[in-house]
Amino acid sequence: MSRLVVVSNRVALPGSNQNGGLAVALDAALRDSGGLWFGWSGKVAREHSGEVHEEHHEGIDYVTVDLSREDYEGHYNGFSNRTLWPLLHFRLDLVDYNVGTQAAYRGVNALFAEKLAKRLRDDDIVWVHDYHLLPLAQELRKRGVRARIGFFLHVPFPSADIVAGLPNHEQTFGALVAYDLVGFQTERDLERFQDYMRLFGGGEVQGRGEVRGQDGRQVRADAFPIGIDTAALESLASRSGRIAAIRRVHSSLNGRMLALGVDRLDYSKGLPERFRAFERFLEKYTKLHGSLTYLQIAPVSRGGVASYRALRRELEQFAGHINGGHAHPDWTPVRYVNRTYPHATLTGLYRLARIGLITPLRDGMNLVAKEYVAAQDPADPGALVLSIFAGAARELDGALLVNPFDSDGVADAIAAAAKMPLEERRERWQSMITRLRDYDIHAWRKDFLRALAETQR
Ligand SMILES: O=P(O)(O)OC[C@H]1O[C@H](O[C@H]2O[C@H](CO)[C@@H](O)[C@H](O)[C@H]2O)[C@H](O)[C@@H](O)[C@@H]1O
Ligand SMILES: O=c1ccn([C@@H]2O[C@H](COP(=O)(O)OP(=O)(O)O)[C@@H](O)[C@H]2O)c(=O)[nH]1
Repeated sequence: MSRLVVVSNRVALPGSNQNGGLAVALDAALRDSGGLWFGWSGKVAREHSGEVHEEHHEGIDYVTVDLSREDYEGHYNGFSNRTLWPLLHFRLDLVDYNVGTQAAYRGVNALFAEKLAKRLRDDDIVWVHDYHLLPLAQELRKRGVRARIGFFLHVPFPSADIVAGLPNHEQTFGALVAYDLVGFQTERDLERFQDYMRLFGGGEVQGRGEVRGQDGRQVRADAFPIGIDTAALESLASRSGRIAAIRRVHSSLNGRMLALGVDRLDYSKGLPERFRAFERFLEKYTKLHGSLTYLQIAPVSRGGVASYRALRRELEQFAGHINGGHAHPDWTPVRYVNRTYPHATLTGLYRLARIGLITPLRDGMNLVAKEYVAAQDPADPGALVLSIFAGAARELDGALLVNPFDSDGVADAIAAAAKMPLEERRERWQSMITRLRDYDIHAWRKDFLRALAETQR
């Protein structure tokens, strides 16, 4: 049987506490099959990039590489998170392009390829993840790697004209044709990729998911919406009432309903817009005052990038402003927390929450939305308020779908969720949990790897 080799910038090393969807999902996928996980060690070395660390744990070999301060700044904080991340989330206004960081990005991809190529066998199945590693297959092929290589993009693929706004976009996005299979979260992402290849990438679209690159190389493309480990989360959530921290939160609510948001502190998650909508809810629905508390969990993310630091300052002020305007001595409408929690605690919080409030401006998938549904008590499930711009909105048809830019619409949806009768909550939840049970993280992995194995060579 072929060995699975997963490559991603972020690796969930044994014992580490991860709060990004990619690491959480790949950890679940690799636990199933075993294999090799290759990527950045998370360490910034004093001098040079390239020191390799190896460890083995429960059937998985972890091989990770240190990056120098310069490469960490140029590759991760720079081209990946100041250029590609905003571009891929439709935020051309925030794109900070720089030839130096682009060179660092290319250099780190070449370094990863150099370290990985010598560990690969021809019958390995290599699965590369996300925007940090778009040109990795091209670099591996240059080094003679003949194994099948697939790529999965966890974030959205934006409209073609946005991608074309990036200087030298062909170098980065044209490199995708070196893969055998390219996977996207949704059908819309696939369509936009095809548009880009046809209009600006010098490619030809020969049918749905059949793209020929400028150099004549053929690549398959398809949509594979990422799932969660539904059964494991359902079971974790059903036991969460015993956790002391969850019992404390429960009693602190004093019988009030809980609305919950859980998001990395990232501008793509629409947090200021969500705070504004919650303020609108307080202004419009005064009769509901005192009956609902909004808890926002927002672990700090990418603090090396200025726009993330500015967002943190803005939210601190905003939370204070809302509470200053609406709190009573015995009720604080917003609780704002910057810590990271393990899944055992999060599932307990999801289950306590009558409302899941998830309103990103753009999101590849949003696993939190799926986790919220999986964690509900089937006898008394909560209601999900979800942005139409999250990839998860395609599957979670029982949610109250909202436009996150429309603060009145979101405020109305919060009120509707708070008042929703039990029967309606059950009906909506049933259709969502059925989908999450049918197409979970294991089905996603099998689906992608089957499609990769079937690619023509
Ligand atoms: O590694 P970080 O810079 O700390 O960021 C965390 C991860 O954020 C992004 O996650 C995406 O993947 C999720 C799973 O497919 C998806 O649900 C979500 O919509 C995406 O935003 C990023 O794409 C990962 O590379 C990061 O590791
Ligand atoms: O305190 C936290 C906050 C988030 N997460 C996890 O981080 C992931 C976030 O994934 P999502 O797709 O929602 O967004 P991303 O952060 O990847 O953009 C989910 O599995 C969350 O359960 C976590 O474990 N602890």
